[in-house]
Amino acid sequence: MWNRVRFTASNLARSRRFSTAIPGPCIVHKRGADILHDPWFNKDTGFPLTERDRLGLRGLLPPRVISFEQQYDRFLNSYRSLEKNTQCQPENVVSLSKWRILNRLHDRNETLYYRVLIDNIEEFAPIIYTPTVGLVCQNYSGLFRRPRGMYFSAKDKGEMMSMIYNWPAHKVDMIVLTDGSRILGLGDLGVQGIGIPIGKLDMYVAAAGINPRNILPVMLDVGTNNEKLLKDRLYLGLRQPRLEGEEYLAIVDEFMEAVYARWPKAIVQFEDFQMKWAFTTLERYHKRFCMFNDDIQGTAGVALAGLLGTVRAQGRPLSDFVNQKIVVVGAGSAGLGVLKMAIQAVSKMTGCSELAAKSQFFLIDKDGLVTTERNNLDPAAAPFAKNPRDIEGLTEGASILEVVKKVKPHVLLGLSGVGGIFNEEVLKAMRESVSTKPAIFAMSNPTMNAECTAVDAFKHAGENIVFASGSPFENVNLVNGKVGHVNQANNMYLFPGIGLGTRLSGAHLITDGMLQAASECLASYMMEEDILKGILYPSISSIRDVTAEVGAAVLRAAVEEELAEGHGDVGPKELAHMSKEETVEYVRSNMWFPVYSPLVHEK
Ligand SMILES: NC(=O)C1=CN([C@@H]2O[C@H](COP(=O)(O)OP(=O)(O)OC[C@H]3O[C@@H](n4cnc5c(N)ncnc54)[C@H](O)[C@@H]3O)[C@@H](O)[C@H]2O)C=CC1
Ligand SMILES: CC(=O)C(=O)O
Ligand SMILES: [Mg+2]
Repeated sequence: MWNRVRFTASNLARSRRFSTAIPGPCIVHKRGADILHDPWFNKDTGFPLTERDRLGLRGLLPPRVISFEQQYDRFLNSYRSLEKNTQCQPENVVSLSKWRILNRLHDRNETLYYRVLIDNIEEFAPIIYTPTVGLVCQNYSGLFRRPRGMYFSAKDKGEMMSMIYNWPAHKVDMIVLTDGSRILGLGDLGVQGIGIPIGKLDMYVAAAGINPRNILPVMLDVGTNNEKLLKDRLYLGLRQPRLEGEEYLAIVDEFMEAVYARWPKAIVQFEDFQMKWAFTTLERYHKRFCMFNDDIQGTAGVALAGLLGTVRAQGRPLSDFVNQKIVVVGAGSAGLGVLKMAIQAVSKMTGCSELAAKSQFFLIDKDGLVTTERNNLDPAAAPFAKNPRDIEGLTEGASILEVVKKVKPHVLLGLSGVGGIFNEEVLKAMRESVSTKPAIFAMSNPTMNAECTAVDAFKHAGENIVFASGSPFENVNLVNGKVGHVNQANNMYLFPGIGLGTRLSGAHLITDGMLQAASECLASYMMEEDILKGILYPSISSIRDVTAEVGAAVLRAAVEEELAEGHGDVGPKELAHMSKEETVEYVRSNMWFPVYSPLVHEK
């Protein structure tokens, strides 16, 4: 099952770059300078002379026609010279400069932007996604030049049903929505959180080949409780405290109604909502609308795949997962989502109840070990609280160090948002783990919020560990020329496939079964030889291939649950008759790929 041959999407992209096949035409309703100012149609100096004549562009561009390949190389050369010229500058300054140069291309020429992104996703993901996207959100008001996506605010109550028609595209497949209340581990960033939906949707285009014309990043601005932003004269969002309770929900309800009135087939991904609203909105909408919460559900699937990988990395059968002792630090939307899915997996493997399955899991939040003795125990965390009878030698509120020393867990997994809490002492305590290959997952984002660095993990916890982080770190050089592999345990391995598979299935809901299929697919993606080296997740350069497989798994789960209604010309019966390989091929063939299409003007 684990041994099979793979191709990487970047190989495919490279071979396609020089393909001579003529793409189908694209209808444009504009002429002249309006085309040059529309990043979707713009080809910069790449417009052929005949097209310049047809579209009224003659004289609006320098005379020489530059090929797509030349434009591509020119962009990468200027990117590389920026890298060279900023070598001595602080890291944040360099990252923001890189983001700016990519963003300028995004604003000007989407075809070239997405081609550059797809071909070089491993290099550019840390710029358009975590960690740099966090920095971009923090500096959003200063960086703002042009709007991207839509903004619905508390002041728009009663207007959203008409406002949604202000969006220029007739069709929208994928929406990523945030209220900016918990941006990565950076807290409440209000309207500045729009960078997250933009970054996530860039990953949708790059990884899942969702057509960028059919994506929509959305900010629901219900105010902010961030005092610094409220006092900032340049802050671009509503300068009022966040709406709460029914007032808040009324805004989200109205937005969801408006979206589905205009685009009944759209999928809405909820992203970076503070915990109470993450759970409440998921519960409120998941049986009504085609939506999911990425932080709760996408993260859980990726973490579970990684946890199963650590079992294989120990050379043990997957069934041994039920014996793994796992300490989860962080009882927020992400941590609780992971616990829920992992416990369901144990229960499924053993046939025992979820109550019995949870005995191997330990949950820690800002007040320490969560037990039933906790005053004001959060109802969301309550199902995972330990009964003091079952934790001999530990008490309510025990620290991470105390828990690790006592439990000697196989896995220590952080989703706390607090940088460095897996300190030297905690990491050294992991040396006493009962596992032959203890695993440290420092999943919080961005980099400065990771529970520990890769270097510290290998240095203090030992060279035999398996390590994963939410944001990228370099592999670590160990003694004797060995390499400590760094995995990126990030929901980016799943959400693009969840969205794409759901869209192509035509399902109107996203079920636990579809999400579980996504996770199982990722878990089985890696080959044994890699897993034994501690490589739990595929390289980001193969993310299109991963996403095709995950998308197919989601689609097939929808078919099995009789939710698939088909997509375009492909009906539910045809989907049901596809073999597994045919489904993957079908998904792959529906991925958009950026090439310059001949433009045909129509009034
Ligand atoms: N790698 C990935 O794919 C993902 C990573 N994340 C990251 O996970 C982090 C948390 O996200 P959410 O769960 O949504 O946040 P949240 O705010 O809902 O939860 C944070 C939790 O951490 C706990 N915590 C805070 N300080 C602590 C301390 N000193 N010791 C132990 N626990 C502490 C809090 O009590 C709370 O339970 C963020 O940094 C986010 O970027 C979230 C989703 C996906
Ligand atoms: C990766 C992600 O979704 C987060 O850190 O919130
Ligand atoms: Mg998130």
